[in-house]
Amino acid sequence: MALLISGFCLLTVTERVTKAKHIQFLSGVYVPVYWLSALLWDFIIFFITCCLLLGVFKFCQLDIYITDYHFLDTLLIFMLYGWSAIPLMYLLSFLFTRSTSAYIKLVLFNYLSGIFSLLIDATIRFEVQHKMSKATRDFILNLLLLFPNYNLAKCIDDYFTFYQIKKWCSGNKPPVYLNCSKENTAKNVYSLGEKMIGKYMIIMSITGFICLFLLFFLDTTLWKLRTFLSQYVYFGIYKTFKKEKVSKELSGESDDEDVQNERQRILEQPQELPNSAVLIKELIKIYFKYPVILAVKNISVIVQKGECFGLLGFNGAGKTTTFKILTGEETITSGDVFLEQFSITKRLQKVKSRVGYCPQTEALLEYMTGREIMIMYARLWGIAEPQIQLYVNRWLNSMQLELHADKLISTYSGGTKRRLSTAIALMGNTSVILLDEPSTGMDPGARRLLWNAVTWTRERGKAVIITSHRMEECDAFCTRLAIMVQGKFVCLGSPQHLKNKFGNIYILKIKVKTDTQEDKLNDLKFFITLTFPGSVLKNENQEILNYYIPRKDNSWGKVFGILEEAKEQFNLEDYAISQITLEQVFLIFANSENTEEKKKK
Ligand SMILES: Nc1ncnc2c1ncn2[C@@H]1O[C@H](COP(=O)(O)OP(=O)(O)OP(=O)(O)O)[C@@H](O)[C@H]1O
Repeated sequence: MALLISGFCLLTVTERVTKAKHIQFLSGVYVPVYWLSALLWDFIIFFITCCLLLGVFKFCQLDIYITDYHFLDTLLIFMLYGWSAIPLMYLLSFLFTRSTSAYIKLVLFNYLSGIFSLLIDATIRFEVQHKMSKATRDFILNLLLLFPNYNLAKCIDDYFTFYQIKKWCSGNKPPVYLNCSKENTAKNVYSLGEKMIGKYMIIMSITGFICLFLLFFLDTTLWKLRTFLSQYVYFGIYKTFKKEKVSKELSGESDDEDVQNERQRILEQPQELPNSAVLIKELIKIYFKYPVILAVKNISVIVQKGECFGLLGFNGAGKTTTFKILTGEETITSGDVFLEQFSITKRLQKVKSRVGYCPQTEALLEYMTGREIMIMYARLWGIAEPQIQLYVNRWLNSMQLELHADKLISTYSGGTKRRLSTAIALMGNTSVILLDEPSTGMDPGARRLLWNAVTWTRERGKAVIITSHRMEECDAFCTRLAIMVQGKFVCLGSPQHLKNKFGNIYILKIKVKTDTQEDKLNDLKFFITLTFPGSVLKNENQEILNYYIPRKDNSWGKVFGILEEAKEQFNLEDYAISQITLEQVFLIFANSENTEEKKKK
């Protein structure tokens, strides 16, 4: 029983840790539906196993549990045990982050709690009965009722004893030490008296309800409780003791004009901005651990319908935390987020059902095939049954997953899993799509498919928010983007706007002919430095020189003209002048972040 019952924690741990459970909640699954459907399925498995066990009882001639319809009683005992123990396993599974260690530890828990509770029971009843007060004895015995394994063992034991006594008493020569009075043998085994099983069965029934209630509580009300604690208790204390840090780092003021304008626009307007899909208003997220981490430092932004918003930043900038808040996985410390005018702090369920989410790690159920999981999500999104095949095929096709559709997900490569996760995020009937580094591990072909799918989704009026470390990707399909540094937005605008704003330099690439003498090369370098004051030689390799040239006082025409003349003079094979790339804008902030870090140290 310990081996069987502990096995029911395996899926719940895996689905919670991989976030598959979270994605199911986002796809519209209600918390009670999730747990009750899991319980129903596990209960069916448990029922079948118990029927087999009854077969074993029969084979081993344990007739008391089988004959005269007693197998129904035995089955009822087993079922009540399943009703109490399976939800308890679900509840305990929250303590673990790995399914295998959860299984091993819960097997030990079930095994030992069964054995030791019986030993304690026997010791108290027979050995030390007279050495302790009745109140203490009752207290310990009542405490043992918390363990379903103890209740099961007691039911099985007392049931056997009751009918064995009945059997002996109805025989010709009952043993003299037995109390075979009518009063004793005519009792109902389900009554609440001593040596009867009624009490244990009632406790098992109640345990099941309590565990289910706690499960629903953990997945619903606990979030509200954590939000309350975070917003009013921890943050309140933090503000009292770190006034200066809060006013300096969490004020939301920005040196950047665009970031400041966006914030001002949001603060001045009513919450219900008509066309906005996502409205992030003065969002602060602090992880109250040791040391305290200010992950998101008062950011405000609006993402409109039909917009693809890129959230860029270095590792640890706070992008994933922002996504987790948008999907209701993490609580808000201060501020609010509105999805289609529904506040996440007040209407979490409404918000959740509007988000398609591709998390940073794969939230896939690996024991299913790609097609099966997509059919499952299509059903969860409420696609009509006759259209499901067509719908799923279309999304499989959009990410070119047809070849892998009928293979187990556990056999997929990293890039294929990523494609499947993205397809799942995009396929729902949502208004906001959050893609956390969707192209990680994808080959160039798959990346192009992703871009097409995202563009198509955006054009259908959905808002897409994407994080990526690939600048060319964001440049290609983000309508607007923000760069996040240490939890704050440092710039905001369309890719072109940012390149214009921060690109006060040209990139000049010069390739000299292979037979160019050293002296000639030095002359060229001297010429560039003299002609374009403030130019910087960024790097030089294999006859290629890379320069940053200030835009001030240097128009495109002027630079081209000078280089055309220099081509002959300095034996140049070729040259190219380009505008700064998004990646270089990003690196400007990387340098400023490093400088700030050094200053702090
Ligand atoms: N559960 C957590 N508990 C404590 N700190 C956390 C937790 N999750 C994230 N952090 C911290 O919050 C900060 C922001 O992390 P986050 O994962 O949001 O960054 P990111 O921008 O998504 O980084 P990456 O590009 O590496 O994914 C980091 O300093 C991180 O250490």
